[in-house]
Amino acid sequence: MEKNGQRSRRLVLLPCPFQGHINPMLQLGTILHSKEFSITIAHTEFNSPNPSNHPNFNFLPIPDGLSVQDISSGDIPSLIQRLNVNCKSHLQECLSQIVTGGQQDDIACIIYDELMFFVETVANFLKLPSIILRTTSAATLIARTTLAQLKLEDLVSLEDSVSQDLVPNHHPLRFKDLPFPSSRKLETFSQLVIDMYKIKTSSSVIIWNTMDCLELSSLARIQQQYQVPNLPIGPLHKFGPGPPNSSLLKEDTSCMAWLEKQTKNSVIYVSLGSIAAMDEKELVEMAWGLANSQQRFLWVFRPDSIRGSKNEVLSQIFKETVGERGCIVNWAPQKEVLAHSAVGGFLSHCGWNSTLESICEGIPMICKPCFGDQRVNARYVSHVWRVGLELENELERGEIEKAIRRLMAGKEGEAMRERAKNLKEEVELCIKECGSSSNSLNKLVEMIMSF
Ligand SMILES: O=c1ccn([C@@H]2O[C@H](COP(=O)(O)OP(=O)(O)O[C@H]3O[C@H](CO)[C@@H](O)[C@H](O)[C@H]3O)[C@@H](O)[C@H]2O)c(=O)[nH]1
Repeated sequence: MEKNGQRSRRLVLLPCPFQGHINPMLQLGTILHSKEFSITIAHTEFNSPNPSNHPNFNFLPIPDGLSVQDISSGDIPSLIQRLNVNCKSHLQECLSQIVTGGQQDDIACIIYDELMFFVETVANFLKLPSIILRTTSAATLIARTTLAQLKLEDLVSLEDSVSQDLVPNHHPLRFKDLPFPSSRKLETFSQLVIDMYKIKTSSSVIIWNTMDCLELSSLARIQQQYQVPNLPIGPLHKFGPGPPNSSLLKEDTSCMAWLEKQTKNSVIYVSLGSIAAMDEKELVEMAWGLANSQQRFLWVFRPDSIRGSKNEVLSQIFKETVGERGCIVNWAPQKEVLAHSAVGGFLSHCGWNSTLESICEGIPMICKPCFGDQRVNARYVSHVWRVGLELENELERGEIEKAIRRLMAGKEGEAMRERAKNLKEEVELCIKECGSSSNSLNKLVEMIMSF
């Protein structure tokens, strides 16, 4: 690609193949494309985004060698370890051809998701600069390394994942807020953390999808340990020319027409992201909670989000009790939903993208963390930023209903909504010209130009 007689510089971006990781990486690609870089998305065959939704990007498919069993195991830490082994030689081969073939624009650098750490070795081999994108909160890095260290010293076990005791020196985290993995394999998790968060990295920069106004002290604590700059340039989806549609599932936009008929702040939006699932007991309590709260709701119900028989349970509970008061879809245009004036609350699993998207729209939350970093995020939402409340006994009848009423109808909810509105304004300042994220983005572009 030529621009003003000059060859534009190409960036190769390699996301981790899960929705919550693909979204921020493609958002980053969109921002950097608007800064005149050419973008190539190197992607595994598993969960590849649809290239036709991204006409501005080139796509480079990377064989991943995953078996059907790997994909259906639900053991995400093991699957990620496998990707890091399987993809290395394939990526090296594909990029070598580009680097030595000279048929494309220069590759300025490779930007990779923190979980795809094999890329650093490939970049070193090809003598290409590399940059890491971290897609979780900064507090999560601290909590993950703490949990991995406790595990190495044999000071923590899975039983602690329900303990209310405070973790020493990690206010306000309790042991139950530490990012225990869903696979319950703490050894695999600890190894992954060690591989992912090496203090000595040859990558030149670490990009964060977070911002100073939320996480200044965690970011400062992290920067003390790392030699390379840590640049918080979040929230990525609010920068540049608008986020691309990188959904792996088809969005059901009929819910937008339903929202149009609802009054301001009257709807609670319910979604557990792209991975978390509920068992039948959890499903029953969620359904009764929504039915009995008398609140209007929009519920995202992914086809694979229930372990057990969903349809019977749901139709039994919702028959005649809900009617027009609820709308259920397989997958929603979440950012649009959260930006709609009818939405007044978000019952969320607290994945980092969902948490940021809610904060950016000033929507207070009910936190129902399921695994990993969601536990940390939930604690920060409820006890640091105080823009939400956490479900503690959601399997008891009445608990979800009570939480919905507290958030949507009570004085407490009003105070959280006010704080959420203020936080939204602080985030807006971060991305304005001369705001902290904006400045970090400029620094990033300068650094890439200097490679
Ligand atoms: O109906 C839906 C539901 C979700 N989304 C989008 O899907 C993404 C979901 O991301 P996130 O909220 O982070 O949840 P997960 O999909 O669970 O993300 C994984 O990756 C995140 C980033 O590392 C972690 O914080 C999570 O714990 C991990 O499960 C968000 O951008 C949502 O806007 C939709 O577009 N439509």
